[in-house]
Amino acid sequence: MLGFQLRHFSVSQSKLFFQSSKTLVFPLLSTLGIMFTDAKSQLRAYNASSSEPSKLLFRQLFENESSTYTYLLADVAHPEKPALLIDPVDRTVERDLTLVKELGLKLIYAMNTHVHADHVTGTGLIKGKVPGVKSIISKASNSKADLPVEHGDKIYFGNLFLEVRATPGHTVGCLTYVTGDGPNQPQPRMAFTGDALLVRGCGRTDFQGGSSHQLYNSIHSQIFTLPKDTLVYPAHDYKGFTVTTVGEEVLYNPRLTKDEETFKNIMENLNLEYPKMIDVAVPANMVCGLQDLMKKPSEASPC
Ligand SMILES: N[C@@H](CCC(=O)N[C@@H](CSS)C(=O)NCC(=O)O)C(=O)O
Repeated sequence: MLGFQLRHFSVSQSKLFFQSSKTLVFPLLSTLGIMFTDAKSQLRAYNASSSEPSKLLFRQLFENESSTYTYLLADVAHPEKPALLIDPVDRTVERDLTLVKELGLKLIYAMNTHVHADHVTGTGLIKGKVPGVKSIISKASNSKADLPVEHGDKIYFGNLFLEVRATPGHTVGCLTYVTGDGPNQPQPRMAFTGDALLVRGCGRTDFQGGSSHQLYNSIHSQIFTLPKDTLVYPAHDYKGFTVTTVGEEVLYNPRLTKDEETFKNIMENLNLEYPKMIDVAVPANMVCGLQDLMKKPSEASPC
């Protein structure tokens, strides 16, 4: 009965519903295991009210072999401490889930900025180990996920949210996730740029539908327009950096401070070797992890 009512709520109606009776509704919904039926409602499932206090817990985690950063974010002021992981790696899933457990968080999303070519995502493994976790990736990536998102979507975890920005160029479906703009959202803002913008660098553009024209424009229009103090957290670093700011990259990025023609020329002459794992990683990540590739299509989970 309640499920029937929820299916017929519009997004704005469901937000009102949560705002007016959240203290009753959250425990009741979890107890009943009510599932939200459309993706937009699911992205708002943990949204209570923007006037409620929020407190960001943030961790930057590193995976050595692929030099990948995974990010853990949670709203620890919310009674359920809803949390999400950005760009988890298969090899470090145990470490990440142990941390989630030790901190008393409720992991709700395992999300990727794009289909990675250098490592296998941890998303599929996480879904197998933590029931209820939903996977997120861009619709434009054409890969499997519970919640395919697109530019302009908002991903709520408690009273915090991430804004979805399309930043294609390294791959066709690359996204940057940016912390919300508004009351109770972290200041300065934080941008999780995946392989679009790296510290004093950027993602390569020579495979997976890459385009230096698109990457140049994505970074200038979607990242460099953020406030100068926005913290930039990339998916990789190969030089020992951990974080930068939009202001720093606008001034000092050796590739993006150039005009587009010079940028294209730089990108065409990077002469990087193909990632060692590309032939394994890309097909696996299209179905959110290696384990699903090994199953018959009829057994694979919607990841
Ligand atoms: N050597 C590594 C791959 C290194 C690499 O190509 N990194 C990518 C991001 S992962 S696809 C990249 O865009 N690098 C840009 C740069 O300027 O370094 C491996 O074999 O995995």
